Amino acid sequence: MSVEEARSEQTTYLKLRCESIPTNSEEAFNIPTIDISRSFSGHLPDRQAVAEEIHSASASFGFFYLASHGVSPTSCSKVLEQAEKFFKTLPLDKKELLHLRQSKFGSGWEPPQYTSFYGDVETKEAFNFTFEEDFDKTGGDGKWVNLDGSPDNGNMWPAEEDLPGFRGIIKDYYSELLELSRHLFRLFALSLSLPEDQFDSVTTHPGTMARMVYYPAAKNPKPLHASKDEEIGVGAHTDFECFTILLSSSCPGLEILNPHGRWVSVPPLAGTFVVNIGDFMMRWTNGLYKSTIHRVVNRSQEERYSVPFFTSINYDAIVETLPCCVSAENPTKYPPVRAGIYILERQNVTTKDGKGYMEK
Ligand SMILES: O=C(O)CCC(=O)C(=O)O
Ligand SMILES: [Fe+2]
Repeated sequence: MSVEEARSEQTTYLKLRCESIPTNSEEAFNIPTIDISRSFSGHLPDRQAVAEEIHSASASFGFFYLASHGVSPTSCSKVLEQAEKFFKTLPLDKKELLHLRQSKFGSGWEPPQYTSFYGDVETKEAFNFTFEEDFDKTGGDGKWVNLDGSPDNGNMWPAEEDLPGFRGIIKDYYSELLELSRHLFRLFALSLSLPEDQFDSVTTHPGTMARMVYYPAAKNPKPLHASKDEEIGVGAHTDFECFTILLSSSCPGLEILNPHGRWVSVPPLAGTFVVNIGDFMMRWTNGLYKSTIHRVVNRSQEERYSVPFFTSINYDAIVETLPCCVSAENPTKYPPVRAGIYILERQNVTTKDGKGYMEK
């Protein structure tokens, strides 16, 4: 597929998604907070009770706050602190050495205004990374592959003397999130009345990219619903993978499209993560779980930092509608896709020049 074709497919896809949102409902759109402490219980009904809440949030909003998730507040504050150090103290020439054009799959430093979803050139600056063997406390199965099936992770790290502890803190955070994501996969399985280990075999060497993101303070702050938003941090999009676990600093900016086609702010809630459904989960569930359109606009004079963790499955696995979500009256809406290839195609159309991350 050419870049133009892929881009037009993406635009059409998002447009259709926006148009298919019903506008006749007037119900409130306050995303729920799900406290998952009971999900760590050895008692199945406790885990099922949490899974039911996940089902209801995923089938309606596609977003929820995750409370009592077990990731330590210290890990969260340390990784945000490293993000600030990276973006604010690492000199430009050192960032250039990590420029993602040197990596086939978008790992490394992404300068501001490098990407564009849906035509908006984005103000964000990012540092992207993916799975490495020592990020997985279980040891994994040693079969990790990148998007195209090759074994190269493409990660690039600043020199230890430039940012002491940077990689180590990311490693610790990533390992904790990987553990949490496997726990959530089991709850998602229960939420669909499937065996808890349904997703275990496709999460033995999960692709899972993550990133640190910096959104500069607004130069010309506009309220939500201003007629035109020029300072788009990340343009309207859906996440490609299974579900995203988002940590952010206390500065708001995340906005989601509600059923009336209006943007609603999802401000950070201290001690929680924001979790949202991505396209793989939508495809597995034949559209039952909503991969909701969202974006980031920093409307404040504070700087925003965030660390999204794009929970995925093994990139060499196939994502195919789950049999429990199809019937004669509700045939599958989505053909099977290979996880890595699907992401590659979606990712390739997001750069400003349309050349994609793959272009050297
Ligand atoms: O930074 C955020 O708050 C969310 C970013 C996001 O939606 C993404 O990177 O996919
Ligand atoms: Fe996103």
